[in-house]
Amino acid sequence: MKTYTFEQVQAHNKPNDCWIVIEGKVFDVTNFLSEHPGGKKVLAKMAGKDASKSFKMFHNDSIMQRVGLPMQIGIIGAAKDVEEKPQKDAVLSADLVSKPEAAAVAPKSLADNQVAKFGDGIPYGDPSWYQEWNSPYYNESHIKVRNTVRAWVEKEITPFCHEWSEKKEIPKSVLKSAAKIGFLAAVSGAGTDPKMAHLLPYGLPGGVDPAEFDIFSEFVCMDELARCGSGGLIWALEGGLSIGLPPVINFAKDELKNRIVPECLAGDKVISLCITEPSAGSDVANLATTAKDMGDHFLVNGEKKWITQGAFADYYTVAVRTAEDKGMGGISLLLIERTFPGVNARKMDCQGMWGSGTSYITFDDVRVPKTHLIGKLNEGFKYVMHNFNHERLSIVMQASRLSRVCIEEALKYALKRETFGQRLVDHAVLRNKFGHMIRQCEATHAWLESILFQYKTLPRETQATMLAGPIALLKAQSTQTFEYCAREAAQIFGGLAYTRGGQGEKIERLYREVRAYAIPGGSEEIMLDLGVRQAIKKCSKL
Ligand code: HEM
Repeated sequence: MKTYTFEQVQAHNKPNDCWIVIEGKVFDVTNFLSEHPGGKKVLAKMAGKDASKSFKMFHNDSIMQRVGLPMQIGIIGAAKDVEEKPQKDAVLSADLVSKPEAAAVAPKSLADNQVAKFGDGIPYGDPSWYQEWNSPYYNESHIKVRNTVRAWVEKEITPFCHEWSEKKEIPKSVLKSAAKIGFLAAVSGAGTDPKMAHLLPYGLPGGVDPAEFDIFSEFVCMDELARCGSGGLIWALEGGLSIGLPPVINFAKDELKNRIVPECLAGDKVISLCITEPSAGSDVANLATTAKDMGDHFLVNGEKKWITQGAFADYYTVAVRTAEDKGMGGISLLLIERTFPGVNARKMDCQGMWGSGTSYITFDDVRVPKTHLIGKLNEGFKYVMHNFNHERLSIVMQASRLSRVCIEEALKYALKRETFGQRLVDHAVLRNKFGHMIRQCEATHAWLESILFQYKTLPRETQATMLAGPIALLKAQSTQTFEYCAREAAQIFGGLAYTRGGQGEKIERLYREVRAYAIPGGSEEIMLDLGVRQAIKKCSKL
């Protein structure tokens, strides 16, 4: 890129020839002046000057990525030429920010007290092991995964989340890019199962060997994606996949599995899980969709509601009633293809999670071949339960990072915004808000890591009984923390979090997306009750 001195930039100081400098980068904004959403004059006033401070004051990071960088024509050659001093909040200064390249010098082990800094350096804005804390859970392979996913999210996801969310549609190409970096495989349950390695079309993030890829690697992937601050985007990529595909992976016959799994992990096809019905939500055992045995096929009739990714899914993993007995006994799982006559999906209009394709699906006399039965007849309830812990952990991973996003965004803003002659962070009442957000977020994260370690190390058979209760309680903990953080961050941003887009973009959206975490996968009420009932069961054995 071309290098300019500051004096050269200063010569372009008129509305019909307008250059500005932001963080050492030179921009020609002449043709952008009349399009600038903040107004022509405000930008023209900065012609020929360093506008770093004012730019930071009015924009979020993604505007630079999406709108600013295409207008960049060069860089400033010598730092002494830059007129405006960096802000006093040095923690945000570009020089101090360790970017993904820092990972190249990352140490082999995270326990040897030389952990390299990573990220924007906002305290509590990233997990502690990114900021020089030692950790027993992570190693070099997790660093590789983290760096790959962060670079992808920063470049290809975050800058566009607002646009996609408003359109209520994520381009298909994003699914493909998620597949290509190995993200879809990582969060589908196939990534952590070395037996599935031969079905992964693009390997795993960072080129990590399947033998090394563990539940912490999956956590890092999910955590990094959630940093984009859009639940709708997350679910548009994995909301159906991470719950619809595991039954196929774990219980379907090879013929079905070998066809469906690679297609879904390649981002060529989409799969959804259809359990919830208009009258049966958390109450899975009472579902009413029927599959009548017709000899060589099943005849399926019924309705499913709030089906994530359902609007654009090609496959549905559907819980149906195959036997008369009420309750959990007569439930089976069928793989139903979108092309089967009688399948219909209608997009639902929801409070948040836009673009994730939440749908109402109807099955009217759908003929489903017997080859599409997943596992054994009438054992579907067991298969559904099999993935519940994993599903809830995935929700916790997301809610945990989304709480952190609220802290990161609010702290960045509070460091620059001044009221009554002081930065927001200099007001004790706002520091108190940060204190409460941080303590809940860090507690949730630490509990999650502790449970993930059990998930990784306990035998699979004991996991269900030992971890179901704690995971349920943790889910409620994480969503209440998320709700708290979204509210407090919105208060800190004030009007900016009341309008869509702009600096409060992530916070405004997250505030609307909280319910999508607090209700599905087991509502807070059911989770708290389950956790305590499981604990009491243990008391009765004493
Ligand atoms: C490369 C340079 C710039 C680009 C690409 C850019 C782009 C944008 C965009 C896309 C918006 C609307 C999004 C939003 O609501 O946040 C905006 C708003 C705004 N911009 Fe810029 N801008 C640039 C430079 C500047 C500079 C140097 C100033 C001030 C001197 C400025 C002042 C503003 C203001 C005051 C708003 C309205 C913010 C609000 O609604 O609260 N911009 N800009």
